[in-house]
Amino acid sequence: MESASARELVLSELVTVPDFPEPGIRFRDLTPAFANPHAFRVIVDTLTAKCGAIDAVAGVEARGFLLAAAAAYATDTSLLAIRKKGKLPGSVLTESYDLEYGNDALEISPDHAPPGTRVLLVDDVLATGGTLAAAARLLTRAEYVVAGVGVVLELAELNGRSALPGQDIHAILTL
Ligand SMILES: O=P(O)(O)OC[C@H]1O[C@H](OP(=O)(O)OP(=O)(O)O)[C@H](O)[C@@H]1O
Ligand SMILES: Nc1ncnc2[nH]cnc12
Repeated sequence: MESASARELVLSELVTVPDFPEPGIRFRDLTPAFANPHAFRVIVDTLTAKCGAIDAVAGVEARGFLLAAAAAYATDTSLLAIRKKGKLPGSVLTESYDLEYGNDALEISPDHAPPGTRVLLVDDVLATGGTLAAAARLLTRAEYVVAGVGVVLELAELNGRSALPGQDIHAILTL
C-alpha cells in the first residue's frame, strides 16, 4: 500500500483535461506534479523505493524520460532510453503497440548494458498498458530482467495490468 503522502501529492497536482489530444479522451496531465519540486522528489523516491535491487532504470519517451533520468541518478544506476521509432542510430530492437489514442513503435539499443541487467521500467501513466508491455518486451529481447514497473498514475478502467502479466507493477495513484 502506498504512503498517503505520495498518493495525496499526486492527486492534488493532477490536472484532467477533457477531449485531449482528441475527443473522448480524458487526458491526465502530471506535468504540474513534476513542476512541484517536493512532489517530484517524493514521486521519484517512491518509485525507486518500491523495487528490489536494480542495475538500471528504463524510461519510455517522452514523459517517462523525465522520471527515468531522475530515478537513475537517485539510484546511481544506468539510464536506458526506450525511444519512439526512428530516433535511435545503429542496431535497434523494435516493438509496435496500440495505446488509448493511436499506435506507435518503440525501440531500444540492445547493447548499452550486459545481459541479466535488472531494470526498473518507469513511465508516467499506465492506461491500456500497450506502451509498457512493448517496452517490457524490448527489455526482455535485449536479455535484461524487468525487476519492476513503476508508474505515477494507473487508469484502472483501461486494465493496463492485464497487458503486463507476471510483472511487479507499482502505481503511486490509481484512478
Ligand atoms: O498504457 P498506454 O495506453 O500505452 O498509454 C500510456 C502511455 O501514453 C502516454 O505516452 P504518449 O504515447 O502519449 O507519448 P508522450 O510521452 O510522448 O506524450 C504515456 O506517457 C504513456 O507512455
Ligand atoms: N488518458 C491519458 N492521460 C494521459 N496520458 C495517457 N496515456 C494514455 N492515455 C492517457
